[in-house]
Formats: sequence, C-alpha cells, structure tokens
Amino acid sequence: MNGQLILADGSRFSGKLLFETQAVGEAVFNTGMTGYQEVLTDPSYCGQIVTMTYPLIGNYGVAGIFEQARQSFVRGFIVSELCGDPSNWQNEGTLASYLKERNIPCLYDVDTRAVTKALRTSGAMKGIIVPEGLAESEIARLMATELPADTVMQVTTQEPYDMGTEGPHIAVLDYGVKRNILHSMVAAGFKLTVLPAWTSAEDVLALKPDGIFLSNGPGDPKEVPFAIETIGQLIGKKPMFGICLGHQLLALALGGDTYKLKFGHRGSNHPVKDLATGRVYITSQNHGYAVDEQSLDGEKLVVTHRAVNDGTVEGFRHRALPVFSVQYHPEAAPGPDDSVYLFEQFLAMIRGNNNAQINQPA
Ligand SMILES: NC(=O)CC[C@H](N)C(=O)O
Repeated sequence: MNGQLILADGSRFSGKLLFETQAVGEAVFNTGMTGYQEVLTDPSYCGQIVTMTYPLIGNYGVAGIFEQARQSFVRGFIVSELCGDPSNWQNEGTLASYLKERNIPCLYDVDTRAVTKALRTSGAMKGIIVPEGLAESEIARLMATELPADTVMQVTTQEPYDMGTEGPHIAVLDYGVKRNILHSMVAAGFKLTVLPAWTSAEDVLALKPDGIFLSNGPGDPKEVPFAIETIGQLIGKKPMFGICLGHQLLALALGGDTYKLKFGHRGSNHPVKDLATGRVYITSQNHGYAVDEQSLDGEKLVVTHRAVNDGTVEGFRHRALPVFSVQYHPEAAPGPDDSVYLFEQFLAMIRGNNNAQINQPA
C-alpha cells in the first residue's frame, strides 16, 4: 500500500506503508549505519517519527539483546530499503515482522536523503504518516493534532526496581532510561535502585544512596518542571551524574537555560572534544535540545566538553561539588565505547576523589 510522510511545511515524500496506519510525531533523522532496534526502543524518541539516513535498514535482523526499554515509544519509522532477508548469527526475525507485531508505523522505499535535506534546511518539525489518497480535510486534522508534552510520564518506570549486587548504591531517576546505561553502571561496579521520574527528593534521600544518576529521556527538559525542582533539592547532597535529558535538567536546576537545536544530533559518530585534554571522542547522540553556555554561572560551573561539529555544550561540571553531566551517550548502544570511562569517573568521584578526571587509556 502506498503512503506518504507529510511535513508541517507542506512537503510530501512517498513510500510504501508496511501496514495501513496513520501517525503524528516530530520528524527527526538519525545518521547511524546500524542500531535501528536500539533507536526504535530508546525512550528518548518517544513522540517522534524517526528517519534513518543509512540506505539499508533491517539487514542484520532483530534480537532481544538489542532492546533498550520495555517497548518502543517511537511514533513512526521512515526508511529507504527495508531488508527482508537479514543475516546475523544473533538474528531472531525480520525487522518488518518486528514492526508489524508492535504496531510501529513504517513507511519504506522513501527517498530518505530528500527527507533529511528538508529537515536540515527547515529544522525538525511535526510530521504525519498517512495512506495515499487520504482526504485533505483528514490530513489537516491530523497535522493540527497537539504533540504530547507528558512523554517522560509515558516512559518512566511505574515501580522502583533494583539492579546489581555490590558496590556503591546509586539512586537512578528514570526519565526514560536506556537499558544499556543501567548495564554499563552495573558493569562499572554499582548497585542501582531505579526510581520513577516523580520520586521526591525526600524519598530519594531516604534510600541513603551513595550517588544519584539523572537519566536520558524524551521531550523538552522545560516540560518536566517537577524533575528540575527535585534535582535542585538534591544538588550538593550526594555525588551526581546526568546524561542527556539528565544533563539538561541539571543545567536548569543550577539556574541555566536550554534551547531547541535546529535539527538536533542523532547518530553514532558525533565528535566531542574534552576541553581539559584536547582529546576528541566519537560519541553516540540523540538530542534535540542543548544547554545554553551563556546561561551557565561561570563562578560555579565549567564547560568540560564541546561538540566539534557545531560548538554546542556537550558536558559541564560543578567547580566545588561532585556533580557532572554529559549531553552525549557514553553507554553507546549503538555506537563507539570511547566514553564508557565516564561511569568509572563517577565511581571514583563517589569513592571520594571529587576532582576525578579519568581519561580513557591511550
Ligand atoms: N537522549 C535524551 O535524553 C534526549 C534529551 C532531550 N529529550 C532532547 O531531545 O534533547
């Protein structure tokens, strides 16, 4: 069945619908050559229609080990060639059946290069996926649908749970945490209690944790004011580490500001410079917002990492307190593991070395 991706600026891109469906979301693009299943299950994509720029998707199939959350939260998936004949020793099925079983709207055989050029030129914007021939009045109605603002509440865990058996105890505030962040922390030597996003500062501290972790997650950080307030109450009480949405919320809680990037950073090969050493790391990223450098209080905070492509803030730390965060994803999945050392840096910080700056061995 033929279908279309229609963007809010009126541009239309044709393709084939995997099954009859309609979808509304923010249209974005991801430049990863692999990792489509991790993208589909990364809760940070909640509410978005993701276009994969790599022209062949599905070529190594799907497998349970790649899942990053209890379910997919993407609103739609746009690909060029959808491979129906995967080959990989871990393969458990085709991407097409995976998408159908989970009811994830997919438009394939699309000129994804044209979609990406449109989003790069005009910026990320609302998009809809519709069957060809849908009445224009219905298209206008779908396009007018409000995008949800409560995405963190949709993705966070409903109940606390524990992971790991030994090491310092970390309270993880789950705003949409990717499983590989949790696995990376357990591998680094932490014991975790993962908490719903709405957990109060009092309840976090009642666990007597050795440190607090602020997770990645979907949406505009300013749409989660309760999290900013809770983080504000926790700063200085325990060592703290934030990733992606956690980094943005930490900046807001410290009096800084965030803004929306034109088309964001999504992919597995984004260069980031560590400003202390001059070393460049290749990182996995997925964000549409960034911390405004000018808004950070230079007396208290120092920018530690910067994106090489556009110079935006990729990390900062507190000058006096054991508090730091990064915009990129050190756990990768998919992507290079250049930055997993940050979990060890957090461990060293908790063990009392507040100025821990552990760099990846040469
Ligand atoms: N991966 C993330 O945590 C994304 C953070 C935020 N939702 C953004 O788009 O910027």
